[in-house]
Amino acid sequence: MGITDMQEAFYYRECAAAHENSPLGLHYAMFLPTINKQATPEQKKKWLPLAENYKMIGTYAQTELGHGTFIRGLETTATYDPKTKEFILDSPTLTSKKYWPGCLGKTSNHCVVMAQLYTQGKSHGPHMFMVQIRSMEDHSVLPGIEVGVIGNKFGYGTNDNGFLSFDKLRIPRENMLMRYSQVGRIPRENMLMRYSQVSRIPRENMLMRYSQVHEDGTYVKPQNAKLAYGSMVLIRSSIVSDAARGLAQACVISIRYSAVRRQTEAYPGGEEPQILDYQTQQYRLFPLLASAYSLQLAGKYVFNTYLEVNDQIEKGNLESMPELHALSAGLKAFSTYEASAGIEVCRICCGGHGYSQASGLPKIYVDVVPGCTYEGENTVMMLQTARYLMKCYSRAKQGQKLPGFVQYIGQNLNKKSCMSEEVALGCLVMAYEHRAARLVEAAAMRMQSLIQGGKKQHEAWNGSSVQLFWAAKAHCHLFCVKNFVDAIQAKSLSSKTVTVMKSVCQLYGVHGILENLGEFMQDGFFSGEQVGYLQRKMLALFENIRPNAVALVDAFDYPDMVLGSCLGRYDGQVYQALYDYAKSAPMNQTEIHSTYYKHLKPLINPETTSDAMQFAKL
Ligand SMILES: CC/C=C\C/C=C\C/C=C\C/C=C\CCCCC(=O)SCCNC(=O)CCNC(=O)[C@H](O)C(C)(C)COP(=O)(O)OP(=O)(O)OC[C@H]1O[C@@H](n2cnc3c(N)ncnc32)[C@H](O)[C@@H]1OP(=O)(O)O
Ligand SMILES: Cc1cc2nc3c(=O)[nH]c(=O)nc-3n(C[C@H](O)[C@H](O)[C@H](O)COP(=O)(O)OP(=O)(O)OC[C@H]3O[C@@H](n4cnc5c(N)ncnc54)[C@H](O)[C@@H]3O)c2cc1C
Repeated sequence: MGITDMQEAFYYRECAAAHENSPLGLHYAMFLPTINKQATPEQKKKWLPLAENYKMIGTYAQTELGHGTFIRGLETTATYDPKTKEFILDSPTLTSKKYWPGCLGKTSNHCVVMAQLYTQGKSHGPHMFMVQIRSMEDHSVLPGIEVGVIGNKFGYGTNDNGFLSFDKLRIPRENMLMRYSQVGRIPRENMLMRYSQVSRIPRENMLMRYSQVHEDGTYVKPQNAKLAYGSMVLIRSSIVSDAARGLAQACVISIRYSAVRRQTEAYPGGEEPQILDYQTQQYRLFPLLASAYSLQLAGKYVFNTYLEVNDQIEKGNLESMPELHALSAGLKAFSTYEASAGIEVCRICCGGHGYSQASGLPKIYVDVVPGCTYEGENTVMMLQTARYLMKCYSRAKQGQKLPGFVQYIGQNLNKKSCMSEEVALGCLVMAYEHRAARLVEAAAMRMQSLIQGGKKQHEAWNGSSVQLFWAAKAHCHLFCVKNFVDAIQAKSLSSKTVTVMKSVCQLYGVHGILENLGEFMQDGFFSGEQVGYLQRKMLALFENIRPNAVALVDAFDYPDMVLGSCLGRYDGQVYQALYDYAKSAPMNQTEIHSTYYKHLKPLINPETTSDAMQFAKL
């Protein structure tokens, strides 16, 4: 294709086969990026041409039967043998078998494997290794390897998620993935000096950057062990836009359909209105439309932040790693939760036709919803963000200045909302900042009281984790609202566009408060009167957005081919499309289905069962 931008390439492939989940998905999304980000220049020189030209087709094999979340608990081992200068990969237990990696069962002939590194009798934690699993000549499985598919899943039918295990498989030492120094272009001798305190080894064998194993098995630990988690941070930063895309497409389908569908006379003898004119339909769909816009903006922000921070990491500056981890983990969870729930509401809003594959909605749902699980189970990811917020809170209490998006933490909470009938965007942001700051403080206070009451750190953590989850969710929600407001206020949009988009942004903020009212009212921040302002504003915004609703979904500019929906067609010819879809169903290619003779005829006409038996023998 010649497209160099990863996300653009991903979207181009999505256009060609929307939500089909390509059997090469992991090759593009994780195998290639892992080589690019975690391999040395010599390894890249060796592997990239093969991988980019589909000689090597790979996946990212990390999760095991017994462990997915807890990477440090993975059981696959890679033990260094200094005599042969090889790693011995082994799956010592049933639960150590790799299980779930996409494109693993039948497609890939290589994979990058996360395994516990052992050298000189010591464990050094999870590291990545390049492993060939099938012949590049005839695709046969190589000795010492068991591989296959895991069977039917909730969705992802076109992806051969698989299992994989090793029986003391030997791979060359050069197959441990490690990138050369991240300190930029320092002279080679400095690079050697920087890492090799034990012995100088030829540069081509120097396994630099994050960590290395010398020929004698000496291990040099990385600058930060989590650098090996880099591919996951990349995908988490990409999933936000992916979730936004799924929700936006579901909004296009359901809102266009709601403009075509007419149902129930508005008054005796009256015309049946468009269902989009029902306030309840607007209440369910318009906030999702606003959320789709908000998540698209959030997705752009987090991916750009990933690119900036990753550029710094390449230069050896790891300072922003914690903030990127907290942002990408939290937004990945927040966006996939919001998109999955929203796509399901869009489906339900389309009535019976929403339940048909012809609507395109089930396919979008089963493609987006696993994003709540893969690349870091959402609750676990939110708790990772909460871990960062707790650190920020204690720094704020020590009077330290906080970076970027967490400056609201530790603010004075003895204030009331400025909300008026107008519902200014600034008052909305202030409300979300207050809610998040209050929940962060409440979680920190809970932790503190449990520890003061004698609980150990891990007991206090678990005993506060619900409040920690609430705090992280509120932090992500604040991010999305403020990022949306900043975009509206910063954009040099035409006055008409600003007016329309300001209503959409206001609705996102207002609806979020009304749907989480307890968290906003618990400390009296809002008065009952101010809640009334918000409720009236929400209903007014529905009326305000209604005339532009179809234009707002058209603006996403998804072609019919990508939507794959009879309900969301640009030309609105829904019923003809549904009928044509039904007529084309395989079961309609014969008037009487073959199962009639074997199963129905003996019931309906038992006297002619012999005919049925004859047919059954056909
Ligand atoms: C560009 C691509 C283009 C398009 C793609 C678009 C969209 C994507 C669409 C589809 C997706 C395609 C394929 C996806 C298929 C799915 C693939 C997978 O699922 S791969 C497997 C994923 N598995 C996971 O994500 C496992 C989750 N678990 C973890 O990450 C870790 O175990 C943990 C939960 C973070 C815990 O780690 P650990 O126990 O080691 O660390 P601690 O909790 O003790 O914390 C210690 C310390 O480390 C910091 N930290 C943790 N992780 C990171 C990190 N990644 N980066 C930076 N720092 C990290 C943590 O904050 C702590 O810091 P401290 O508080 O001590 O300062
Ligand atoms: C469609 C799909 C594709 C996938 N593709 C890949 C792939 O290509 N490569 C790969 O390596 N993996 C892949 N995976 C696996 C995926 O990464 C894991 O399923 C995911 O990391 C979750 O881990 P788990 O399944 O072990 O769940 P668990 O961690 O067992 O989660 C189960 C429950 O336990 C809770 N829990 C776990 N730990 C904690 C904690 N510390 N605190 C609080 N609660 C906790 C979770 O919140 C969750 O509710 C894929 C999974 C799916 C569904």
